Amino acid sequence: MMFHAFESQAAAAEVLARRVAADLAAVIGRRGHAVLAVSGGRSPVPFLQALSAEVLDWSRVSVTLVDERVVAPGHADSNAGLVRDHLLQGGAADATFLPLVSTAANVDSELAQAAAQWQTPDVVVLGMGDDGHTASLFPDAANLAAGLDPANPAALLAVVPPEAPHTRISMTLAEILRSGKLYLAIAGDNKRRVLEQASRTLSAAQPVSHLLQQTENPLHVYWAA
Ligand SMILES: O=C(O)[C@H](O)[C@@H](O)[C@H](O)[C@H](O)COP(=O)(O)O
Repeated sequence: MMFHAFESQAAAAEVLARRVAADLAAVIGRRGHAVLAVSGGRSPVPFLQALSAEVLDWSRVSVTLVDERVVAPGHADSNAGLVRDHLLQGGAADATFLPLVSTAANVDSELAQAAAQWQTPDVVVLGMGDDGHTASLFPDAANLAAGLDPANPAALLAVVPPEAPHTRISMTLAEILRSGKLYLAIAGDNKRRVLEQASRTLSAAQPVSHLLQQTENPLHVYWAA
């Protein structure tokens, strides 16, 4: 794990956006098309805005989500709404968005549909909750073992978080590790403490520990004070 510290969320967002845009440009140069997966929640807004301002051939980029709440697209908690409002603006509006949820009527059919159109991302930007979840791999979720199984062939799974609202569709840890470049963007002293603990102790009580302690795909942590 490589740790990068910044004085402010704005500074971290700028540097991470430049890094991610460079990664995407390199993949486009090699393969003609790149896939980016971003997280939802509250923290990613400055990063998404900074990324949307990056000069890139966005028509060659597909954007998807690390995880999504199973809610109708117009719902205030929809991560798709966050991406549409803050990333798919200006030049970045030329990107193709691949949502994980369409109508939210039925979780199983949403999962099947999302899995059918899924493309393994070239760049993944993760977040982390104060409870040590990453993506929607929540502590105490009934199927957490499948979510954390590094040999799970499935890219996505449905998760019912014991405490947080909404059923989710989430990337599995296995698919995160099969992806290209990995970033974890977090802010504040509390998340730094959670990160430090999870870096020391491997535990299902802090699912992010499995991401931090793996050696398969190097993880870059961007932390802002
Ligand atoms: O949809 C989600 O809930 C996220 O993708 C989730 O995994 C997020 O990254 C963390 O919960 C941190 O969320 P905050 O940025 O709101 O603290």
